Amino acid sequence: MINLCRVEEIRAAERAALAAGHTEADLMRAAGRGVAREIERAAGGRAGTVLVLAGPGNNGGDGLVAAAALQERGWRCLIWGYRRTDSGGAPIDAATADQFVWIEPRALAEAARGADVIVDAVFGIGGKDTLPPEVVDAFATVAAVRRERSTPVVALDVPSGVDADSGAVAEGALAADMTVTVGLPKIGLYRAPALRYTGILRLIDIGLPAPDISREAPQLITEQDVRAWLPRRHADTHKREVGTLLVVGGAPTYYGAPRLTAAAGARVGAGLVTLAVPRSLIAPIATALPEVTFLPLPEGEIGGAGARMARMIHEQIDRYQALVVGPGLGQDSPVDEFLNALFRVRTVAAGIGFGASTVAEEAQEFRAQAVLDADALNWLAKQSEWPDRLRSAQLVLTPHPGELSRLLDTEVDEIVADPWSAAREAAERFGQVVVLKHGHTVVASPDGTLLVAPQALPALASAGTGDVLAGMIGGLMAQGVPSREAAAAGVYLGGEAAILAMERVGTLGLVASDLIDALPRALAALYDARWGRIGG
Ligand SMILES: NC(=O)C1=CN([C@@H]2O[C@H](COP(=O)(O)OP(=O)(O)OC[C@H]3O[C@@H](n4cnc5c(N)ncnc54)[C@H](O)[C@@H]3O)[C@@H](O)[C@H]2O)[C@@H](O)CC1
Ligand SMILES: [K+]
Repeated sequence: MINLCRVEEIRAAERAALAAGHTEADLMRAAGRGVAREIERAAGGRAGTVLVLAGPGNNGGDGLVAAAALQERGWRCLIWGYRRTDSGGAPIDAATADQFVWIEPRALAEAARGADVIVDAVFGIGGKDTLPPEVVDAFATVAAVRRERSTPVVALDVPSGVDADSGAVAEGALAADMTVTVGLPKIGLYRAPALRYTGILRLIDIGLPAPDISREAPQLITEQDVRAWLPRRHADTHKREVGTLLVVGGAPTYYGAPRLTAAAGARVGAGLVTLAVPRSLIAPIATALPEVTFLPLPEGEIGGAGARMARMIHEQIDRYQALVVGPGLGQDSPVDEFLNALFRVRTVAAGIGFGASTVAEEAQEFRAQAVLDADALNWLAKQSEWPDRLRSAQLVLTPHPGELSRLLDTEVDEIVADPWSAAREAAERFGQVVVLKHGHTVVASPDGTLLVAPQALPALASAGTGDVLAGMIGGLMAQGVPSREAAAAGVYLGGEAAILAMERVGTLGLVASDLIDALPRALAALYDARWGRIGG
């Protein structure tokens, strides 16, 4: 993890790097070259034409270094300057700078139309809260071309006009498709409204010292974290040892949801996934998911079915390391009865012995590890004092703002206005891990920590993506990953899978099952990276 930093912390880190012997030119060179690498990668290694909008300060300097690095790799570089007419101050050799083509304001539209990539390097963390009119005009020109031609816009460090602390956005700012952040993550980029302007976020290391991890600061979930949290298997293990997951859900009209959850649990590595669903759902699900096993439950309409369903789960619960409860359960009265019975008391047979004629039932607390999603959260919101009653369980709640508003008994608007505080309050009040799915999804824990997803992806606004997330988290918990880390890893993997799926199906075309298809590749990149290296 790495703290999301405020501007003053970034300036302090820069000063520390300079005091440690780096020069400003070193940092700018590292930043510009890193940005160029990200652009090349996004362009699939093909050289083209880049238009750099360069401002007067170090952000503009970084942009010119990036242009120089791209030029060395065969790119043609067009530069539009704001209060800048040359590459003065940027560490670029004169021969390279001589080949830059400087663009007059009236030629900007044509230059933008001829560009394969446009880089916003006008202002960075030294930006003010309004943009100058010339910059607003230039951005409007570029935005029109971006709409017409889908030309990708890359923001350098921050989209110009975004306040890197508060996330406020100046009138006329240019939305980017990718923001390459230099050195340390800026907290404002992860907040609304800035998050609507950043696109995909990439963080490049330029050797700035990161501030110490603190509980108060929101922390970014990084690739290194997730790699370290992933379960490790012994060669002589077997399917029950590497994670057994029970997914409880499904109603006659919702058999897609538990199916997605179970598939995600299996794809994230749980050795055995069992679906506890009404009997009539088994045939349609089994055809699509041959790997899962089933615990057939009685149909919901039959009187008293809820209590019987709960008893069947209790009889099996010790065979599973984690549960996911909720996907597609519905909200009718047998469901309430079922969840009351499942979570309130755990009845165990006592006094069974040879010749014993009576079977007493004893109430026990629900102690299992479980992800509670969707209709299980709606049920929970109707209960009183549940945080105390479920104190011995290890729960991960995965609400969207509407579900969290019911759980906290507050307005959705309040949650959306300050999602991080709402998630923290919920985790503290409930004593459980809370995953709030809004913007950059966050994982809040009762100990006060807040882990923030590296991406906020509009492609994930599609039915069933929440079921997939619940399945990934449950699947990781079943493999022994602690609940907070399982939640954060699930959130991270969901984002990576979405980015991979978007390469194939795009933002609008993405549906939840695309995430499951892409998940093995996202996992392989983290877990089996060594095979990639051996092979290539
Ligand atoms: N200083 C360093 O050591 C490093 C700087 N870096 C880069 O440098 C950036 C910060 O550089 P600077 O501190 O030079 O600041 P900026 O490049 O963000 O902008 C500073 C200049 O633009 C002017 N300006 C900003 N907003 C304006 C507005 N709305 N209207 C009119 N003028 C405006 C400022 O007065 C100043 O002259 C970072 O975002 C990053 O890109 C990084 O590469 C890391 C290392
Ligand atoms: K910028």
